[in-house]
Amino acid sequence: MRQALNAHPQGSLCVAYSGGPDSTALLHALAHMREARARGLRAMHVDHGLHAESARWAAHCRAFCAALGLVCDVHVASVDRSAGIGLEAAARHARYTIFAEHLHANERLVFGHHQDDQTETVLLKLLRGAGPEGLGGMREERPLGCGTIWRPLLDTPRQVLRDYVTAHDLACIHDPSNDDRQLARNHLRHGIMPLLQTHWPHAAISITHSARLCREAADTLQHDWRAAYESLRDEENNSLDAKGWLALAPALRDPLLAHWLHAQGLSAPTTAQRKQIERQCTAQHGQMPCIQWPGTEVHVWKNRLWAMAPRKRTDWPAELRWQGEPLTLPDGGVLRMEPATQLPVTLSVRWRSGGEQIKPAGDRHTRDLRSLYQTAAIPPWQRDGLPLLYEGDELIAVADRWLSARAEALFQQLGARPRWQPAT
Ligand SMILES: Nc1ncnc2c1ncn2[C@@H]1O[C@H](COP(=O)(O)OP(=O)(O)OP(=O)(O)O)[C@@H](O)[C@H]1O
Repeated sequence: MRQALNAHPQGSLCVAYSGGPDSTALLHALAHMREARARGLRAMHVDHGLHAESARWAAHCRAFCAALGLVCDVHVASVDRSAGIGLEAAARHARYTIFAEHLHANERLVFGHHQDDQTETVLLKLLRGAGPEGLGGMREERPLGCGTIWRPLLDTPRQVLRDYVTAHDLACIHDPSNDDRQLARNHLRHGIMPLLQTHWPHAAISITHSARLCREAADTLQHDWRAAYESLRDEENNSLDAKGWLALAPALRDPLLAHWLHAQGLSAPTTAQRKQIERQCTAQHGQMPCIQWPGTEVHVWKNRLWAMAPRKRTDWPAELRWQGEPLTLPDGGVLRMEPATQLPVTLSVRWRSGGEQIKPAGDRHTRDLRSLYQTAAIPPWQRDGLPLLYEGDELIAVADRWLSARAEALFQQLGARPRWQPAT
């Protein structure tokens, strides 16, 4: 373990310290290495506040560090339980957000992930149909915030760390969620891995070796998909050429998509969702549903891929009353009169629910909103957010784009017109 911890001599160190046995062994070993202390060593603990004991755990971490003469910074995370990604993933997301915010410049955040964690990660990825990047498992190093994540123990078996804890009689936290067999990782750890290792005693070594090869393959492929990314992406609106993307080999297509989404702060799709996107790229015209998963939606529109965070419509009010004042709409768009003026009537602002029609001034026909939107090439994800202006039960204007004869007369008389600024 000492040798692994000596590998990267630059930068001060901050141990990601959960208080569990692995990060306890890591922290203790580093605290007893003169070289590590000379570089600067501290610990950071994230209190997720999810467990009745979590404040006591944080206190334990502080006390353990104090006994070693180290500072332990404790940060309380706010875990978004409504994100729809599961509690474990939401806690992980909150934890890494905190790490990124609080890591110092050029500091190395050292994790206690070991060979058995890596094996589990790779097997879980395999079971989800991952490609070379995913099958490569955790990377030993990657940038985070203004520092670097460092996992020096990926080739160290768990048992070495547990033996270290026992030999030094170190006090550790036992997190009961690690015993919950309902969680896939725990089932793998406690049920499948022991079985696998009775037949293949070197399974962890072989699997982590394969993972290393996959990481190298993924690095080689990265050169190609990055070049493709530059040529397929429209820098201005961040969309991707759908046909060009689909024509790529899957080994380039998948990481390119994941990178494109990640760069926009969005989450990656499962294999099934990615296949849906591929099908959508070749689908003929028509009303195509978007592909959605927690935190992200992808549209195929005008031969391009577009991605965004979903807008929650469920909590929108049925209507808003409007008399011309600047009105912030539930999706963040704004409706106002230009120049600013008060309307002589109160209009109600609603959103489409399907089947609406309007007869635009100067048009001989009544039009369906659906066909108006299609002809005017309004992006599908903006359509639900277009404010519809009603006088009583009569639809007199669609945002600032289509006005009925009644609306034209009303606004002409005022010398002002509505202006709609879509949400960004
Ligand atoms: N709440 C936390 N605060 C700081 N670091 C954490 C926290 N949870 C996990 N980590 C870091 O991530 C690594 C892996 O996390 P994982 O959830 O697999 O481990 P754990 O069961 O919490 O504890 P350990 O790995 O320390 O025995 C830990 O070794 C530790 O470095």
